[in-house]
Amino acid sequence: MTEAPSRSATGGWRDGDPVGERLWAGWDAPLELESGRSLPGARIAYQTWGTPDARGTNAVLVLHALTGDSHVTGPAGPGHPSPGWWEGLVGPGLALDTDRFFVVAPNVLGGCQGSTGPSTAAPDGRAWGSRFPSITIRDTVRAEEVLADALGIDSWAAVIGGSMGGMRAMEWAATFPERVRRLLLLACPAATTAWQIAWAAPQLHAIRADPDWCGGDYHDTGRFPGAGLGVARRIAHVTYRGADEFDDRFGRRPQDGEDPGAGGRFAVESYLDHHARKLSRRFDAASYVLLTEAMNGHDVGRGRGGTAEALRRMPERTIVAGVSSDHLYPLRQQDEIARSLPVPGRARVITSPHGHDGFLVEDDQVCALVRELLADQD
Ligand SMILES: CC(=O)SCCNC(=O)CCNC(=O)[C@H](O)C(C)(C)COP(=O)(O)OP(=O)(O)OC[C@H]1O[C@@H](n2cnc3c(N)ncnc32)[C@H](O)[C@@H]1OP(=O)(O)O
Ligand SMILES: N[C@@H](CCO)C(=O)O
Repeated sequence: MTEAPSRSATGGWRDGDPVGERLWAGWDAPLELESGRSLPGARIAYQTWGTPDARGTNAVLVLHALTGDSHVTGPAGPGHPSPGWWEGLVGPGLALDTDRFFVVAPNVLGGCQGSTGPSTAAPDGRAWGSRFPSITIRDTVRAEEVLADALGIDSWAAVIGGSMGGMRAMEWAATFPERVRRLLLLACPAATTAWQIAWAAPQLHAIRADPDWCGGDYHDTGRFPGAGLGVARRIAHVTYRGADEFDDRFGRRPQDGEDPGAGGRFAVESYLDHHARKLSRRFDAASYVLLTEAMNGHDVGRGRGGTAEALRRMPERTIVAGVSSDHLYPLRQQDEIARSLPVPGRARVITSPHGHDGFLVEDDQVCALVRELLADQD
């Protein structure tokens, strides 16, 4: 544990050792990637809550979405500038009851909150930047396998994730069926669709078109493509929320003190500006590009005889849920997943006006799903 990650002058994460509650597991051997390339000196930052039992059977793996991190719960502090992204879920007596379960949350490989990614230092001391190899969702799971081994966890009592975290959870169960006893998949597809890739395309273009992108090698220059990342976040955030929600919440209202007819903004534009600014302060643009491309490549059926065949490897105790107003990962995709699971009748709906982000916002409904998942004893 050393000093907190530092920020470049223009924002964005730089390399730094994990701090605060964050721990890390690294390994000496290079991490072999699906591409055939390897990553030397990789490490995974993670946080834990609760205590492992003597038999090593009570561990639950929680996997975050695209811009999330290992800080599932707890106040903001050194190393994690925001409060936890699933407050109310993890703790004594809560759905992920830390009197019963040992909860583990890693920061994804390629991320920027402690795990090795484009903003961390390569063996030559310079940031990886554009030299960071492409990764797949399967690579991120392979990295987390090493973490599980380091923690002495033979099998997870449950693996839980939403969006990109759901893709990772699905890959965990498909790659290591014997190591996942229960599974909760939230707001994710079996394979990323043309619609989802299409929404990602202008985001990737916006970041790469920013002059401060520098071909992906801005990290050691003091520059940061915050404008491009901000445009990407604006586009993404619209896909993450509900159309009716925006109309109800903002209507055609001008932002306070501004006149949209005279160069000012509508309130909804100001709201998107706010989220753009916030992400550019806390997230690395190259991680955003790398992980977006990994999500584009997600297909649990690749090399496994198709998605239906792969989904038959999921544990019997799998629950899959979508958000009623999600227009990015619509409910029919979770229904498709449910139809191929080994046990039928495991599809659930999170009822919410908040769109895809409903899996982050509707805590009570997510808690109910987690309780249902964990209700039975091993
Ligand atoms: C929370 C974190 O960042 S932790 C890191 C991990 N994060 C994640 O995994 C997800 C990243 N975050 C998100 O996706 C979203 O922020 C969510 C889903 C967590 C939050 O959703 P909600 O609680 O519904 O928040 P919502 O979208 O309404 O945004 C509220 C913010 O908009 C601001 N806002 C609302 N209206 C306006 C407006 N007209 N102009 C400017 N700002 C506005 C609010 O002041 C508030 O600011 P704050 O977040 O800085 O306090
Ligand atoms: N708002 C979430 C949604 C992605 O699924 C995030 O930023 O990670």
